[in-house]
Amino acid sequence: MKDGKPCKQVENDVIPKQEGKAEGAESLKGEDMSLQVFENAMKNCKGKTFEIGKMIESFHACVTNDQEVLLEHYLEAWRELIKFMDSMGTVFTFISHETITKINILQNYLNGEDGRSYRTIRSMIEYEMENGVVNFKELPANKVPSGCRTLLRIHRALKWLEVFLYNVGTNPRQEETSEMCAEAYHKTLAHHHSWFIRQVAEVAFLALPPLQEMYKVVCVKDHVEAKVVLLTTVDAIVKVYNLTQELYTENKMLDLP
Ligand SMILES: CCCCCCCCCCCCC/C=C/[C@@H](O)[C@H](COP(=O)(O)O)NC(=O)CCCCCCCCCCCCCCC
Repeated sequence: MKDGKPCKQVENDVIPKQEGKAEGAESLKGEDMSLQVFENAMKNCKGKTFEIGKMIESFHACVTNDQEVLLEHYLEAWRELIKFMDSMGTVFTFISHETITKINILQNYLNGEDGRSYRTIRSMIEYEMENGVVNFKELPANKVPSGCRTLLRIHRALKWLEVFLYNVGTNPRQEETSEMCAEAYHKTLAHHHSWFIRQVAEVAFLALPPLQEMYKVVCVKDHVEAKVVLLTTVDAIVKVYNLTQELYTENKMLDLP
């Protein structure tokens, strides 16, 4: 934590000027043209397997007026992302399966008898801390991992997603998606992964479709639309990410094993 800012240094360096807003997102939002572009893209998206509009809605719905993060909508947004991965072919099955496992652990806590304590990320942290659910040293075998530890794994992945989408949305050079994906990964999630997992990730990146295919999946026709839609997405993600990061920092939970 630096100067009271929630993000770790390595993560702060990833995207310039990401203080709760994606760079460019505000000005884009302020323009009627951009709103039109966004609405058209979202109309084209309806009925598709993966709907980026639904994901944006879920990330927005996550944050309450008093800046709490609702777990139910957080998981909803992740389920939409899983649909995206599932539409990408078998290379992504392993990553998708890993994500589903984590989402299911959290959903089970939310549906369980102490579900009320899992309504927000803050209440989950408080409940698990008070009841000795969180392991700060090691993860005992045969024990369901804590909600805090599980959410931390996908929270870290959210930073990767934020950087990746930002790169795709703002890159005028139209580089390969796999290159942009790998670059975002090296700056973020890779720091938390073993050598083996990093090799698996590198293989998956090579199987990413080219930029034009990616545009189709996120229902945009060109770079202009992509910029509006992806920066709106990044904006929604940044808010959720920063609030979560702040809570984990306050509770010294950023390195849970
Ligand atoms: C479609 C592009 C997909 C690129 C995915 C980039 C992330 C690569 C991560 C690959 C590692 C996953 C394998 C497992 C890792 C676990 O070791 C590791 C640690 O868990 P543990 O402490 O319980 O052992 N788990 C994790 O870090 C959680 C990883 C969750 C990966 C989520 C990936 C989300 C991808 C969403 C793609 C959506 C793109 C949307 C475009 C509009």
